[in-house]
Amino acid sequence: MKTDSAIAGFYRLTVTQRIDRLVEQGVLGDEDADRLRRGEFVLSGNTADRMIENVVGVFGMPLAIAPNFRINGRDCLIPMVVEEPSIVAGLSGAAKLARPAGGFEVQIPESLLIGQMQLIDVDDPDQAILALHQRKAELMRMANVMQPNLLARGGGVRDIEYFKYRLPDGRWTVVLHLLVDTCDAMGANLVNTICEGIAPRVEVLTGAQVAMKILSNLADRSIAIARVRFPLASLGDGTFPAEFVRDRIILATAFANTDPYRATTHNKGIMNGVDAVAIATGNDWRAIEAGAHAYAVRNGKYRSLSEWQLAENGDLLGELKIPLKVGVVGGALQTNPAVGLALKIACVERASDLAGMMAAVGLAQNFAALRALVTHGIQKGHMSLHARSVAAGAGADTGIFEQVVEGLIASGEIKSWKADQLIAEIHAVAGRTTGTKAENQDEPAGRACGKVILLGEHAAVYDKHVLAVPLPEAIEARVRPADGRSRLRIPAWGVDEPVVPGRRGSSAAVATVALIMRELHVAERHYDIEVDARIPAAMGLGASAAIAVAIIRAFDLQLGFRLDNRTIDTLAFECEKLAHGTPSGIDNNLATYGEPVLYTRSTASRTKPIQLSEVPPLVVASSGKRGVTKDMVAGVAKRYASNQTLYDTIFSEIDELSVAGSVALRDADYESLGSMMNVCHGFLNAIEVSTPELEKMVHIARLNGALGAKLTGAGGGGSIVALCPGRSHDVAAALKKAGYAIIRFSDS
Ligand SMILES: CC(C)(COP(=O)([O-])OP(=O)([O-])OC[C@H]1O[C@@H](n2cnc3c(N)ncnc32)[C@H](O)[C@@H]1OP(=O)([O-])[O-])[C@@H](O)C(=O)NCCC(=O)NCCSC(=O)C[C@@](C)(O)CC(=O)[O-]
Ligand SMILES: NC(=O)C1=CN([C@@H]2O[C@H](COP(=O)(O)OP(=O)(O)OC[C@H]3O[C@@H](n4cnc5c(N)ncnc54)[C@H](O)[C@@H]3O)[C@@H](O)[C@H]2O)C=CC1
Repeated sequence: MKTDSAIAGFYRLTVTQRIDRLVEQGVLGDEDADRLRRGEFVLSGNTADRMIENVVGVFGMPLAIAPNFRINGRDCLIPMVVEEPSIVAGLSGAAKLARPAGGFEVQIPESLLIGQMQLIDVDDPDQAILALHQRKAELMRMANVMQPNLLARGGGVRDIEYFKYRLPDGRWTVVLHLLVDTCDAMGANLVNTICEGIAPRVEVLTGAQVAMKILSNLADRSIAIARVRFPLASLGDGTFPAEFVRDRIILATAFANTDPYRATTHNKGIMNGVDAVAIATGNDWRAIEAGAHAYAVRNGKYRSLSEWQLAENGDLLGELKIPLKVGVVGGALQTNPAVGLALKIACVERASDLAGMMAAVGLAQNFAALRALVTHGIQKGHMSLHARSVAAGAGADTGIFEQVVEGLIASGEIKSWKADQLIAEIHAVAGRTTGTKAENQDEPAGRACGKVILLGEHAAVYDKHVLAVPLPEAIEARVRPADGRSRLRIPAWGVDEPVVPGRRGSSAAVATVALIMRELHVAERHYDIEVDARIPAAMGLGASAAIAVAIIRAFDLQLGFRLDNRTIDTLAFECEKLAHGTPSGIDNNLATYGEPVLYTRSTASRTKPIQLSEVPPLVVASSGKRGVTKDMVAGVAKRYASNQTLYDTIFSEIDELSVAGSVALRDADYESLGSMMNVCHGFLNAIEVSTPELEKMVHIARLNGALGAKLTGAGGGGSIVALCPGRSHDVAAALKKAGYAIIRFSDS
C-alpha cells in the first residue's frame, strides 16, 4: 500500500491510537503493531551486552514519527529518536507547510566513502605519488579482491587520489584517498579493512611507511542535497506578514554566514532532525556530526549548512548540502529491533534514500526553527511542549498529566518545583472531592505532627539546642489487612507502590513501612496502608518522621499493641536514620509528642515541652523545590571538617539563639524572637544551606511585615517560616502571589 503521510492531528491521538492509525495507513502490520503496543521493540539486556562493553542496563529514548513529508514526490513518515521536546512538532509543521508545493526534492550525486592512508618517512613525495599512480589499477584490484561481496553488489573502490602536505616539523607526508562505493552500508569497517589490507603493498611501492589507515568522517564525497520551495502565501500568520517571515529567514542565513556563533546554533537546529533520524535508524551520529561541522567550515570559516533565498516569483527557496554517509545494513543496525522497525516505517531500502530523507529532515527542521525564531520566538512553541517533559519528570501520572501541563503553561513557570506543587494541589483537591477521607473516616487513624524549626537547624546535628514547634494534623495513616501483598498509598504525593520485605522500593516511604513492619514482626503479613498527607514531602517540615509515626500508630491501633510514645519515638528515629543518615532526632520527637520543644540530641529523653499561652503567628511557605536532608547534612559536615573552629563558633551562636528564643517564644515576645530568626537565617546562609529561591521568599516575607523570616529545616530547597504578628494574612498572600504554596500552620 502507498503511504499517505498527511496525517492531521496525529499528535492529538493517544499512543495506542497512533499505532492503530499506522496500521490503517498500511505502515505497520498487525504483528509489528502488537509488538509495539507491548513495548517489545526494545533491546534486551543480553543483546546489549553483546553490543558494547561493560553493559549494566539498557537506556530508553522516545521513538516518534513525523508525518506530512513528501520527498521526491513520494509520501513518507519520518522515524525519530530524540529527547528534546518540540523537534518532532516543528518538523511535522514544516513538512505540512511544504507539502502543497510538492514537498522536498533530494539528490545524492555520489556516495563514496574516503579511506585515508598516511605515508611518513617520505623522501620525495612527488616520486612516491608517481609510483602509486603508476600502480593505481593494481592497488584498486587488490582492494576489491578483499571485499568480494561488495564487488558483487556493484560497490568497490572507484578511484584513488593523492595529496602531499608538510607536517609542522617540516617533514613531508603523503596521503592517499581510496574512494569506495560501499553500497548500502555506511562502510567504516569495510573501508578500514581495505586500507589495512593494501598498506603493505603501498609501503613496498613507495619505500615509505604507512602510519595511519582509516576512513575519513569528512564525507564530502557523499553530499546529500535537499531543496524546498515555500509559497510566499504559506509563510505568514495573523500577526506576521508573509514577506516579513520570508525576508527574516533569508536574513537569518546571512547572519549565520557572517557570525560563527550564530552559525553553530543554526546548524544545531539542522542536526536536531538529522541526528534524531540517525539514531532511530541505528546510524553513527558521531560520524555524521563530525562530518557536518567539518564541512560547514570547509572554506576556512564556519558557516550555515543551509541557504535560504528569494525565488523569482517571491517564494522562499531553501537548500541544504550536508555530508551523509549512512547505512541501512551493517554496523549495529541488525542488532537493535527498534532500528528494523524504524527503517520499515521510513520505508527506505537504499542508503541513498535514507541520506536524502535525512537531508530533507535537516532542511525542514531548520525552517521550523527559523520561522519560530523570526516570528513568535522559540520559547512559545518549545516551552509549551517542554512543559510536557517537566510534568512527566515530576511524576504526573496519566490521569492528571494534561492538567499539570496546562497548569505549568498558564503559570509561565515551566519548572519542576511548580509541577510538584501542581501535582500536590490536584491530589489534595482529588482527595477532598472523591471523599477518600470521608469514606475511611470511621476507621481508626494514626496521626502525627510535622515540625517547624524556629531556631537551630544543622547546629542540632552537633548536639546544640534547636527550637521547634509542631505542625498540627500533618499526617493521618490507616492500616487494614489485605489479600496478596502489602501496598502503600499516599495519594497527595503520587505514591502507590507495593511493599516487599527486603526491597527498598522507589519511594523512601516504602522503605519506612518495610522497616516498621519488620520491627513490629508483621513483615510476613499483608496490609493496605493509606496515608493522607497534608504537608509536602522533602520540604523541611518533618514529613518523613510524621509518616513514620502515623503509620506506627495505625499499626498499633490495628493490632492492639498499645505502644507508648517512647517506643514510637524510638522506632520513628530508626526510620529517620534510614531516610536521612544522621538525623538529630527532633523530627520524630515533634511528630510523636506534638509539642513545642527546646531540644538537644544528647538530652532528647529529658526534653520538656514549652508551655505556650497562644498559637504563635507563623506563616510557613514551601518553595516547591525538594531539599534532600541527607545531602545537606553531609555538605555541612564536609565544610565543618575543613573549618571546624569557624563552624564551632557559628554553631555556638546558634545554640545561644535557640535557648534565648525559647524564652521569647514562651513569653510571646515576638520582636525578640523575630530578630533571632533573622540572625539565625544569616548563619544558615553562611553555612551554605540557603538557596536564591529561599532568599527571595524570606525577602518577600520581611517586605510584607514579617518580624522574622528564615529557612526552616535542612535547606537546599524546602520551606521558610515567617513570624508575622498581625500580618500573617499579608505575608501569606504575597508569598502565594509569588507562586509559593502556603502550609496551614494552625486551625485558626
Ligand atoms: C511547535 C510548532 C510546530 C507550533 O507551530 P504552530 O504553527 O502553532 O502549529 P499548528 O498548531 O498550526 O500546527 C501545524 C502542524 O504542526 C504540527 N504540530 C503542532 N503542534 C504539535 C504538537 N504539539 N505535537 C506534534 N506536532 C505538532 C502538526 O503537524 C500540525 O499539523 P496538524 O496535525 O494540526 O495538521 C512551532 O512553534 C515550531 O515549529 N516551533 C519551533 C520548534 C523547534 O524548532 N524546536 C527545536 C528546539 S529549539 C533548538 O534546539 C534549535 C534552535 C532554535 O536553537 C535552532 C536555531 O537557533 O536555529
Ligand atoms: N570513524 C568512524 O566513523 C568509524 C565508525 N565505525 C563503525 O562502523 C560501523 C559501520 O561499518 P560498516 O562497514 O558499514 O558495517 P559492517 O562492518 O557491518 O559492514 C557492512 C556489511 O554488510 C554487508 N552487506 C550486506 N548487504 C549490503 C549492501 N547492500 N551494501 C553494502 N554492504 C552490505 C557487507 O558485506 C558487510 O559485511 C558503524 O557502526 C560505525 O559506528 C567503525 C570505525 C570507525
